[in-house]
Amino acid sequence: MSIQNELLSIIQDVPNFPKEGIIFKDINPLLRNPVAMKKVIAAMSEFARELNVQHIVGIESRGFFFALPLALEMNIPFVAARKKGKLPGAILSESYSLEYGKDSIEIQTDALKKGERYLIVDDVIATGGTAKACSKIIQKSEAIVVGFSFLLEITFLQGRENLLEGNSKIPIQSLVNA
Ligand SMILES: O=P(O)(O)OC[C@H]1O[C@H](OP(=O)(O)OP(=O)(O)O)[C@H](O)[C@@H]1O
Ligand SMILES: Nc1ncnc2[nH]cnc12
Repeated sequence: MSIQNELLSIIQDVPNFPKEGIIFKDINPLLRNPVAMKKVIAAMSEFARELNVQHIVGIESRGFFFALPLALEMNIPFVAARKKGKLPGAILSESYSLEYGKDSIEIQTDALKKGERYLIVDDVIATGGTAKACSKIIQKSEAIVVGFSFLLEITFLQGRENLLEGNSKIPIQSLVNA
């Protein structure tokens, strides 16, 4: 079975969560499956190695499940992009809208090194708002966003197109389209 089909069989659709009309993609069955998780991290690290990535940025909270094992697998630093008000010290911040609300994302300024190569990792790209806000923060500090890696892309929401506005040549990996 292809990794795409294997992941499609593991990730569950939950209708009307967290709001009426949303089909929520539940990745918890994948997190409970170490064999499939290792395949996911291997596929992400293949993509990251091709891009000569130097730092992995994980987006709170579900992005952390993939970004930290990926950073450890590659032996490079993990950088946490956290929701508003969670990080101490000097931070850079951006707000954004999502399928079911509004939020802000923040990164500590000392994690962002001018001219170094960053990969943004998350579980899901829906509208692309979260990942785009994260890329804006990184670019503000003159670090380089060299790619985006997602477990799952909700294609009808056109997050890829949103992300590519202003970032047109940045490669985007998604292991499953749903
Ligand atoms: O492409 P977008 O429309 O921005 O949506 C994708 C984001 O939404 C989810 O996070 P959520 O804010 O639900 O938080 P969580 O990871 O803490 O569950 C998901 O983990 C992505 O970060
Ligand atoms: N439909 C969805 N399922 C899971 N995570 C999401 N993040 C944004 N939209 C989502």
